Amino acid sequence: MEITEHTPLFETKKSRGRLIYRSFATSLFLCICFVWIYRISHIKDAKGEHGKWVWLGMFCAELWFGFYWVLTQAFRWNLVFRQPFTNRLSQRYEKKLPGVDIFVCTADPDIEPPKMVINTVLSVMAYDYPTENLNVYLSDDAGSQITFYALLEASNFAKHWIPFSRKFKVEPRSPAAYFKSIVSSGYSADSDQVKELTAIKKLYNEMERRIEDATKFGEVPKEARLKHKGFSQWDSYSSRRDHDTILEILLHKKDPENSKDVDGFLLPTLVYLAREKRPQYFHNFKAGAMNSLLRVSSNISDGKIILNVDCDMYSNNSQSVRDALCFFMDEEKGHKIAYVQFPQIFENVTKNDLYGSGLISISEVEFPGADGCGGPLYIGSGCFHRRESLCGLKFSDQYRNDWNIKEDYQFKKVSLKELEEESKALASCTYEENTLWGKEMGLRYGCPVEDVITGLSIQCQGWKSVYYNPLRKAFLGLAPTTLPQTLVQHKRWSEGDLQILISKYSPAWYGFGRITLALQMGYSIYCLWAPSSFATLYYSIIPSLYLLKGIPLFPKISSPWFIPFAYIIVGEATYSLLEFFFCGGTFQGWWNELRIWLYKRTSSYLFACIDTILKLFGFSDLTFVITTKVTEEEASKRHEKEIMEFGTSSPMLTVLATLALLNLFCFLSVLKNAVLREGGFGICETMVLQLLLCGFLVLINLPIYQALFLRKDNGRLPGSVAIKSVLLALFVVTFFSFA
Ligand SMILES: O=c1ccn([C@@H]2O[C@H](COP(=O)(O)OP(=O)(O)O[C@H]3O[C@H](CO)[C@@H](O)[C@H](O)[C@H]3O)[C@@H](O)[C@H]2O)c(=O)[nH]1
Ligand SMILES: [Mn+2]
Repeated sequence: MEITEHTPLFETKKSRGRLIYRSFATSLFLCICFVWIYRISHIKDAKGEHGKWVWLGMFCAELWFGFYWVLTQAFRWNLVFRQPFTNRLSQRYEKKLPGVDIFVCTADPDIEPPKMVINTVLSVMAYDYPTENLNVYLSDDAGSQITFYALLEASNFAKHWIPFSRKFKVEPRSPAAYFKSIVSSGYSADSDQVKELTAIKKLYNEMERRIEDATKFGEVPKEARLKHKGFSQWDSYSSRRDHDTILEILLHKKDPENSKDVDGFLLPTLVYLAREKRPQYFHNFKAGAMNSLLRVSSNISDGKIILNVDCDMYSNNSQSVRDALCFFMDEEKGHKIAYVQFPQIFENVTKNDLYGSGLISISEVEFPGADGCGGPLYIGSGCFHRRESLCGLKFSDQYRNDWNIKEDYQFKKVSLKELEEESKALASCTYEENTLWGKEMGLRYGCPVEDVITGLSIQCQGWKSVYYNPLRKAFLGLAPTTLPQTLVQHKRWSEGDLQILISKYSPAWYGFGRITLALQMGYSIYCLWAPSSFATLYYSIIPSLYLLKGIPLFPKISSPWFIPFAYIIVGEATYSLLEFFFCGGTFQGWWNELRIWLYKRTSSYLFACIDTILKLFGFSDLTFVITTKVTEEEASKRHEKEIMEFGTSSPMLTVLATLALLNLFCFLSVLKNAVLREGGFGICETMVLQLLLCGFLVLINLPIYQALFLRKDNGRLPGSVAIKSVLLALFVVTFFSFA
């Protein structure tokens, strides 16, 4: 190996204030121990046979919370922040930059509109990167002609858009987002640019119109269909779940006439792929799509670096490819890095983030923390991979970067047509039979969070990963905008993560000795999301019911045991509020986050647990509910006003409403007793913590009471949920009062 004296291509900084944080965490841990001691030592005081069980339940819940809190410390102990130096990269490697293959995934033209999809495609085609090294693939799991048509339109528009964005250094490079941003920023510039801007905007609007019309009528214009040979591939198409591989290379250097922009420069390669689907073959959702893309792209462009984005996550920063390469190409550390994950930022999150979909404490705190102990999780969209590690190569100390293109590949002399035919075979249903695809190669199958389990197995093979959160956000996507959608998404995630825990790749045992203990603990934070529903449910039901009965479950205000409880409550609340502010959140946002924390645990996670158990016994199949990326107008107005959207009836919402009402009934009846009975307020001395807990639960559930009884709009909770939950809550409360 030659000795290089290069300055590094990236640096890593540690966060400040870690000593303060660590002392605080230690003090909090001491108090947690005191709470445990209190429970064990007071179990004998619990009244009656029942009382002992309830007390034991409290102990278990607190044991869980404490244990879980310890796990969360793994990702808060040692935060690191990365800084790449793209200048150095271009100085040293501008002429030797590796090929980058970008995969965009879409799966349903109804909830992922083709117009949005092609904006994402255009944004990644327009990266500030040598176009001959840039290859973009769109995987369409719906095999939709409209999406294909939209991509065809985009390939033509790119001939104008890419030179335009290069010339004026446009940001962001998604046309729709760019046009929107200049409207809001009151754009003014030299007249040259204004003229060209007007022209390109007109072109865009016309294209958008054609795509929207095609989408609306569900049909591609006849002229377009006759003009392009690609459409004939739909002749044998029978349904979304039953068709041949459809593959079309729309732009490629082998067809230079058609693949140059208006300035005469080569455009990035652009490929449309709808892998073969047959009802009798399971298609493994996004993981299956990604693996087909991996094979097809290896035959067409064989980029050494892979980027995957979801169809809603357009590139917001034209430098991201170069940023990512600084990590991979660093002479000293680069060869150890398998993937570089960027945060997933959501454009449609409102100021106070009603559904906590910004996930800001994950992206601002936990992931830098993960990076400090071996590398972040792979969470799908916005991740750059080294092709070799994604395809199963194990890390070894001898491994070195080699960005040269394989010789046999370079001299491949097939026609474009032959290249298409060859590649189609790689996307067939049977290709993976008796291979290691989905097991040790490519994305791993059998788990609804294919990305996390894949990242874990890559890390277990000795690779490192990097988390990079640039100031100008790299990718912007769409978060769910209603409560039911949010809950369903979190059910998929928590269920997937729980399945990882019990899978072959469990961070608990498979990870042992392969990744650091801190990383094992960190993975467990997410893998244990689902099971934490039980402790939360217990804590949000039992203390309130016992409050109703007048039986204390916590120490009195005058008891010294009260202190650790108070310290934990005040300390944790203050800390989480500060952390939230540090991440750029608001006070109201923190309160909303608390609410969604509770809702996820008492509904999504509960159902995820139930489903996982059912799956274990073979009663339920693997599913993937795709998140809608369109919102109807009324609902979207309410979203902007931050009014919680319920709208449908579902078992999850019934559970939430029942819990909310149960606490309301308990709280009201205790209040009534306090007012009516003499010395009723004594309860404040003996049961203050229970009263506070119940009061907190009532306060945080205000949007549910409104949605049940006060609202008239379509976003309220349907009457059927209201009836069911009132009856259920009344039943529990009455039954309990007399039991
Ligand atoms: O059969 C399928 C199902 C989904 N997708 C695509 O997968 C992506 C993610 O789907 P989405 O419904 O948006 O899920 P999210 O929960 O928003 O996605 C997050 O979580 C997923 C794992 O659950 C990751 O794969 C994503 O990258 C990550 O953004 C979308 O582009 C879909 O088009 C497919 O290609 N084929
Ligand atoms: Mn999504």
